[in-house]
Amino acid sequence: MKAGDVLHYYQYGTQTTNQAGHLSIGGVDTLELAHEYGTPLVVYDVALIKQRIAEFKQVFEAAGVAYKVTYASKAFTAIAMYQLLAEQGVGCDVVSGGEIYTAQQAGFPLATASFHGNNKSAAELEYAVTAGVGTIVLDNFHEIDLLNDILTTQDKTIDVLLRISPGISAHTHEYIMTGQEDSKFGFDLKSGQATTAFEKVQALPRLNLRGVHCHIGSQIFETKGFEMAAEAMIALLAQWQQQGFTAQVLNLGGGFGVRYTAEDQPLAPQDYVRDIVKIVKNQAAAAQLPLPEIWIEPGRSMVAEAGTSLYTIGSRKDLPGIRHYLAVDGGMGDNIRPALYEAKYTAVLANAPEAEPVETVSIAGKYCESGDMLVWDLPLPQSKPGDVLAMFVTGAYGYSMASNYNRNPRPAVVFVENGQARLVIKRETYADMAHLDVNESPSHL
Ligand SMILES: Cc1ncc(COP(=O)(O)O)c(C=O)c1O
Ligand SMILES: N[C@@H](CCCC[NH3+])C(=O)O
Repeated sequence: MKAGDVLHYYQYGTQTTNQAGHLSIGGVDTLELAHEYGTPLVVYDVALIKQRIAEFKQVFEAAGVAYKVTYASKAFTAIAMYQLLAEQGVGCDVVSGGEIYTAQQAGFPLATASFHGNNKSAAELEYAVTAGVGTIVLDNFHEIDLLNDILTTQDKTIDVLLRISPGISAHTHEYIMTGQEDSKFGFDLKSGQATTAFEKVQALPRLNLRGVHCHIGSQIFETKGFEMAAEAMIALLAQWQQQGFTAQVLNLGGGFGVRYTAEDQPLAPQDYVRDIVKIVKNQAAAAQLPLPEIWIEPGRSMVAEAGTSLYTIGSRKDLPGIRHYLAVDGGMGDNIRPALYEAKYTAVLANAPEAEPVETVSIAGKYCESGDMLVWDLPLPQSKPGDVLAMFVTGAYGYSMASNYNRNPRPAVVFVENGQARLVIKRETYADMAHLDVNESPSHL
């Protein structure tokens, strides 16, 4: 990236430069946040999350179709996040007992949640049924039997969707594609697994089949993939209608791309949805199918741009003619995406977000891996140890994929809105990290 290519930060939500010349988010000075809560710190712009939710809903409302917006918890979750979702009237998708537990602790209405996963355990399914999760998205034959046994024992019924793998290769990183034929997720369409699953579920009265789900991948920039997926799903539902089944729900997943750097050219989040609604309406009409409820499951597009990570700059290594490394107090432990997907980000100095860059530096993390780099070739003004670096668009799959590698604590997380900051996840302590260790000193020590 060249100096002129730096994305201007105020393109995201409430970010602005305040009177002190510092980066402010949600009306709160980021230097004050770093001072009060320490770094690394993940800051969420709550107004931007609310705006995204409102935009998604508005598209459906304007189209006059039945819908459900469910947030993919895996992008970022915490008790406060589930509470925000509940307050904003959106559902969620959960993929583990841990996510169900957190939602439950938050008082989230689990009836609006869908449970996903390619290998849900019997214990997790039992927990979901007992806790009142509304919909189970069935992924494989093994799970159909497990769930049916649990429902029989508890004498219950539950709504289910069938996750279909539509055989579509979305244009994104290979590791985050999910809809292609060779995928671990869902019932394969081409080989007929989907219809075999449909027939099996129809024969089990405790499983109330409401429709189908598919998710073609993540960080997708065009609507063609969604169009192909919708076409495949409608064709399947039309076939099942011949067998006497009318689908009530068509869940087309998430995957709407966001702009991490100037290289990314996504649509506006609501434009993906507008296209999806149009496509589904047209195709359902063409197939003479009653229009099912359209469900979407955005994760990244709901929270990525709302998140900014603050780091403190520490050491520097200059290799003349090769590279200038600037190291910060976080890295792959709080954001694995650059190391895992070669994901690109941009950043500014929080104390001088609009200052002209004077050099190109590479931002290194503090973990014992050469691949622990956060940003390569970032144009930056002159900085010094102790300065705060603000890295943008870290709200999705950053904290949620965080680890304790090297026994570094995971960062704290704050929500900011209307000039107020609220701690929503405490910084992990050394003791937190050691508390699961069994400390039985052997007698010979
Ligand atoms: C089943 C399912 N739904 C929704 C999502 C959310 O995707 P994204 O964060 O790209 O919107 C994912 C993750 O890719 C997923 O696997
Ligand atoms: N974790 C991935 C996306 C995978 C989404 C889960 N299906 C990312 O950071 O981009």
